[in-house]
Amino acid sequence: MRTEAGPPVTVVVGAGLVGASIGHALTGAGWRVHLVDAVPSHAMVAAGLGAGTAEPAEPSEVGLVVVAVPPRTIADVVGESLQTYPYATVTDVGSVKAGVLDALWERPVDLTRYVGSHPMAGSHHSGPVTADGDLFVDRTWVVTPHRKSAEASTARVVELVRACRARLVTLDVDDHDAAVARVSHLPHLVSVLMAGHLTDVPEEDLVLAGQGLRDVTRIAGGDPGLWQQIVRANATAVLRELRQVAVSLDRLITAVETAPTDEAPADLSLSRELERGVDGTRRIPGKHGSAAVPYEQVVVAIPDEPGALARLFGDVEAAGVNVEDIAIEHDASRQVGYLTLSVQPERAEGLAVVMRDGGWTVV
Ligand SMILES: NC(=O)c1ccc[n+]([C@@H]2O[C@H](COP(=O)([O-])OP(=O)(O)OC[C@H]3O[C@@H](n4cnc5c(N)ncnc54)[C@H](O)[C@@H]3O)[C@@H](O)[C@H]2O)c1
Ligand SMILES: O=C(O)C(=O)C[C@]1(C(=O)O)C=C[C@@H](O)C=C1
Repeated sequence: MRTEAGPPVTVVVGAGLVGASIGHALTGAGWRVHLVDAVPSHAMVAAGLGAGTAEPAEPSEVGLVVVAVPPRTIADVVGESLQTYPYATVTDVGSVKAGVLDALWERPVDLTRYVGSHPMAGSHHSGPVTADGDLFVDRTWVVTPHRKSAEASTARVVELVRACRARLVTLDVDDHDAAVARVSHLPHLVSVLMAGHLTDVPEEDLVLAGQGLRDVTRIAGGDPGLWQQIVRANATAVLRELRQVAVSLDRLITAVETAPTDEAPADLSLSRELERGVDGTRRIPGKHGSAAVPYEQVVVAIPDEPGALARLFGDVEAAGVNVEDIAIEHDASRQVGYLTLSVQPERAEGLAVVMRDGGWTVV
């Protein structure tokens, strides 16, 4: 039986993007991590990159098992892990929580040691090669204890969240699933709709694509096999959101139809729809989980020549302004790019003046 103090010996089952990222984060924090995968080369690649060891753990020493496999196999792997590792707390990182718990409830396993969880961080890539130990830093990680979870098991999963430097949120499984339908699964499907629309767009039009299109379609590049399982598992909540979007789309169509005549009633006007969009973006929490801050953007043209970016950042630093976010866009038809610097509103004008004085073109 596991008795030693300090971080628990941890087994990560599923050494893909999320599992290997957890392996890197925990190894970096000094934890002992064993990686297991149905495809042994995934565990070996993750281990080779520093996410832990691919050597098997001694089951009686294991204090925590993190199940990071595709959604449809989670309940089976959690059930097996509860049996294989008799003293371990078992958590999973699946994107949908209620179905897993329902399936486990029917099995003869010790559910006091199971506490679900879900890091709200990932990417459109998969597999161990794209893993990143900093993936969870300052990102939300939801922990979903149920009525049989032992307090010690929940505490152990909280320890995992803290070691990955994520922000803890505790929720009931159904509340979690309703929330992620709104903030993760619906956005994914809307991005898919937009990207899918591009399959009919002529290539000569696509040459004009700027950062805007890339921004709204990035997540659509995620693994369709994984997303099919996620949407299936949360279909009821996702359908509720999709139906509301269908109503909003009809309202937008009316707003655009009537925009040229300016005859739309105020509550159906295009400006009202566009304002709603701005309001929505402002509601997304900002960096470090704080309330969203409406930054102001200073856009500077950068000539496409060696050292230009370094010089520009040097001038920004000399201006003593803290840059909250940056984005770079290239103009494919001219040898120039645009750097958007997001800063606190009260610093924007001063920064623009300093940059102009330094010879930069502020757009
Ligand atoms: N991708 C994201 O952005 C993201 C974010 C948060 C949570 N999640 C959840 O994390 C889980 C893993 O997603 P991912 O993106 O890391 O996928 P991934 O495809 O990168 O990795 C999954 C790994 O699990 C392995 N695997 C499959 N079945 C297994 C089994 N029965 N036993 C052991 N290993 C098995 C695969 O070989 C693969 O290496 C999913 O449940 C997903 O819902 C994903
Ligand atoms: O950043 C991305 O690429 C993601 O889609 C990550 C994202 C999300 O919606 O935020 C996707 C699904 C996971 O369940 C958790 C995180």
